[in-house]
Amino acid sequence: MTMGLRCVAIPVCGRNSELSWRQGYLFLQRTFSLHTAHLRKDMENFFQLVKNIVPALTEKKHKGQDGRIGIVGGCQEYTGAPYFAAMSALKAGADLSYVFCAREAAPVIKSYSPELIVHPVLDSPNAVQEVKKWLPRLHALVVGPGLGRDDLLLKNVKGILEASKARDIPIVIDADGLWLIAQEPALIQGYQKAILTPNHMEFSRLWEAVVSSPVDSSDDHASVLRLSQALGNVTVVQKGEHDLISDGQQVVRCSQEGSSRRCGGQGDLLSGSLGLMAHWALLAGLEKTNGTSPLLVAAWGACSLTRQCNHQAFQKYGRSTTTTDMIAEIGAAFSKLFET
Ligand SMILES: NC(=O)C1=CN([C@@H]2O[C@H](COP(=O)(O)OP(=O)(O)OC[C@H]3O[C@@H](n4cnc5c(N)ncnc54)[C@H](O)[C@@H]3O)[C@@H](O)[C@H]2O)[C@@H](O)CC1
Ligand SMILES: Nc1ncnc2c1ncn2[C@@H]1O[C@H](COP(=O)(O)OP(=O)(O)OP(=O)(O)O)[C@@H](O)[C@H]1O
Ligand SMILES: [Mg+2]
Repeated sequence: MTMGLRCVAIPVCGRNSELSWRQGYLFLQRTFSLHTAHLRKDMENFFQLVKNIVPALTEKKHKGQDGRIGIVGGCQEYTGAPYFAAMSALKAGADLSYVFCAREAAPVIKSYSPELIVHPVLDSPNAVQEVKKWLPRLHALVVGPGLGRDDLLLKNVKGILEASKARDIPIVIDADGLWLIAQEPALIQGYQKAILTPNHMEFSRLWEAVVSSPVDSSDDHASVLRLSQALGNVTVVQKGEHDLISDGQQVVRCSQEGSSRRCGGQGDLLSGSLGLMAHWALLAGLEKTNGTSPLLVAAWGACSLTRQCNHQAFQKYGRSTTTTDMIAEIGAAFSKLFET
């Protein structure tokens, strides 16, 4: 089983005893180097598992086979987030990226990029039917980037979630999609193809909604495990200094080097690329992931990709790094991490 941090027992040293101090020091040194070696082994293991799920680029395939990903989000206030998520899926290797957004957001999102297919349906009276028509074509949905919290949009998204679950489609839930889940956890309870990607604030909201006791901020591993279990073992990615990922059975940690730059939109890069990797991982199956949950492998892959993009962009632009700079790094970051 792969766990992140282990407990480290620190020996009590006798006062003024040089021998005890030296022994203690050596013990600590050995414990920490064992711990570091353990983490390094976990990292190597997960890199290999992600490589195993990445589909081969061959001349035998037709457009669409390597991934058709739908993003549900985009409203009057937020047009950047769904664009970032959809572009990130494409840049990570999806063949087609669709955005289902509110009418007003559509021309804006289209104007950012000719690569995206944009459906202005989310605030229409028959939004659920409109999106349902496209579901048979989609390999995964990312629900929430730039969705906003308008009641009509959230009501429509509820219907889209129900229809997607009925088709067994993998669903990444992020941003305002998590706001909806915090209002109504039953919407996703026990759905084994769901992945939730809360940031610090979103994690607290979800915790308050589904766990009655206060969050134990001294033990992040236990918290993410508990939240996943409380939601019926849906996969949870707790984003932060280290990303912690749990499927309710184990916790894995992604500590790929990023940077100290925290511009908005990085979470959208993560959720968009995760939609794609979730599809790849489920298609590859347990054999390719050596028995590890495919969604855990996908989440680890998307987290390390996001952090590597952040690292590379920061090398070039420092404090002025933005998510657009990170998206421009996806190709090189992906090759560096996962291409054999
Ligand atoms: N360019 C864009 O269009 C972007 C849009 N975004 C969208 O913006 C929407 C809102 O997401 P956010 O993550 O910004 O969420 P929030 O609007 O909840 O948070 C915004 C900021 O305010 C802080 N905050 C939130 N509640 C607070 C409180 N009660 N007290 C003090 N501080 C508080 C948060 O820590 C965060 O720094 C989502 O739809 C998201 O996808 C983001 O993805 C960023 C980029
Ligand atoms: N303190 C940190 N150190 C290093 N990386 C971090 C840190 N906090 C977050 N990250 C990384 O940034 C990425 C996005 O996480 P973040 O918490 O910024 O999401 P978010 O708030 O949802 O972003 P968005 O602005 O897109 O909504 C994750 O991949 C995470 O690993
Ligand atoms: Mg976010």
